[in-house]
Amino acid sequence: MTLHQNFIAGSWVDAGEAAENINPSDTGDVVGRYARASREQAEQAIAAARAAFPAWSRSGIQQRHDILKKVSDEIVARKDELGRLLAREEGKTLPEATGEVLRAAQIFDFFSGETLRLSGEKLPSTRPGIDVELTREPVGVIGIITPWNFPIAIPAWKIAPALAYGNTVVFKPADLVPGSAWALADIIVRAGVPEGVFNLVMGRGSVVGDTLLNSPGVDAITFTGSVGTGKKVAAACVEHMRKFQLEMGGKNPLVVLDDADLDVAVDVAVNGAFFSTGQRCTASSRLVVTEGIHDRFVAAVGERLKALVVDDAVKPGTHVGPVVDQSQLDQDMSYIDIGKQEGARLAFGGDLLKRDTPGFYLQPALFTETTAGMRINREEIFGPVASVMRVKNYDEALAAANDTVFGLSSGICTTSLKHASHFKRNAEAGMVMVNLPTAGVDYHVPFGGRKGSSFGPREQGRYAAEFFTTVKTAYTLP
Ligand SMILES: NC(=O)C1=CN([C@@H]2O[C@H](COP(=O)(O)OP(=O)(O)OC[C@H]3O[C@@H](n4cnc5c(N)ncnc54)[C@H](OP(=O)(O)O)[C@@H]3O)[C@@H](O)[C@H]2O)C=CC1
Ligand SMILES: O=C(O)CCC(=O)C(=O)O
Repeated sequence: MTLHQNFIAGSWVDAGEAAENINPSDTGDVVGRYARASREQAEQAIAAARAAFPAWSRSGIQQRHDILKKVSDEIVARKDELGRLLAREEGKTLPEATGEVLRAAQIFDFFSGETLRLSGEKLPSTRPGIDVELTREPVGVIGIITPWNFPIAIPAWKIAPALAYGNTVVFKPADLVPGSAWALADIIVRAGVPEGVFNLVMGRGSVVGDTLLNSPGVDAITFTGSVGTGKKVAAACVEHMRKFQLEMGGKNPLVVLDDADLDVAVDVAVNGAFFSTGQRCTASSRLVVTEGIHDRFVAAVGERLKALVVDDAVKPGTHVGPVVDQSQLDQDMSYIDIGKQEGARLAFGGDLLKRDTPGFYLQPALFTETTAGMRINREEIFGPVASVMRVKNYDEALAAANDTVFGLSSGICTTSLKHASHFKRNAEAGMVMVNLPTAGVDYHVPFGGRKGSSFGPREQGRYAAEFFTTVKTAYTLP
């Protein structure tokens, strides 16, 4: 089987080690073989990115625009093939995977446009006769570390702005899903990035990731992944006095009020909690439901869950694909046990399922009669497991929604303008959804959270400039 190589300093290079990329819908299906970079190779990539930075940071905006646009166009042209690759390696369904691929294309398209909209400010000085100018400059070498659950969209929303604003890149994708990352890298390379501007270093977090964290050659790190790794990134970046941006976990609440449209609430809850196998940091893992609608809501969600088809990610008609791997499945099963031991009622699902192919199939699980202190309501599970918490009224619901160390996304289903408006103002989250799932966001507006979910400037949209550029204030006495 062909070895997919790393791309360092303008060349595709082998590595001593390689890993097999396994399809979670069919563990007999090897998606491909992918190189695992050594520490030395990661250092070479960083050195190449440093060497390329001066010229790239001064490159013309037309050149950057054209490269990013070309990347977007090729992704669109190959959306079906790339969607299939993503579904095979990560396990989200084909429509979800193709949607993610298109989103990556839209992100590259958006940032190709942003290269033409770079602007500064000219201001009067408090001292007569002096001009003050504010300009944005690229930061330097950006280390990009990404998780497995969005194998092309998250890399896209970090790589596209990094390149658009004139930075050079060392990209380390998740070891579990290198396929989409490699395909994206191949497209970027063929779009014509100059040598050293973009480097792909697939490999282990403990090797490649750790090298990025500890190398003085990296000027900034943008990271998405678990809280535990995020803390390591933060500590290393403080040590090196460099810029960093963290997107981490969530324990996102969806509040359902008595006055909600029941059909809307059920759609929103099932989509937010279980689609993409619940493997989204924006997943609605806590369903906070007022008592007047509670029983009808639970019954209707149960009916909807019965109708969900859990099967091979690429099979037509599948609603929920497999869990990504054995270790995540073990984690999901262990939380299902914890929930039972804590006294929650497993109202639906939670069983391992057998399908035509050997895969990590888990029936979506719904707990009811849960309380705020239970671990299943406090810790991120990152699988198709959600819990319902019964509350008396809106005030209790809001308090329960905010009772978490996380603050990524928060949702409410209601027909009351008063409650919707109050919730939008008072939810302690970076993103608030009214009658919409907590997951599934636009690509042209800021993405990110508060509290333990995120650190640093927002990602995506024009706000990406806050992280990927640094402001210079220039004073001139003409
Ligand atoms: N807020 C957000 O936007 C999102 C948050 N997440 C969160 O990510 C988690 C799941 O992703 P997962 O990939 O398991 O998270 P991890 O934190 O384990 O991994 C994320 C990335 O960090 C790398 N890494 C691991 N250890 C180190 C290290 N010591 N130094 C540097 N890099 C390292 C990983 O490499 P390797 O591949 O070798 O493990 C991977 O590329 C969930 O908790 C989820 O909530 C996920 C998506 C979005
Ligand atoms: O909600 C989304 O569309 C994607 C957000 C994300 O990165 C995640 O949920 O892991």
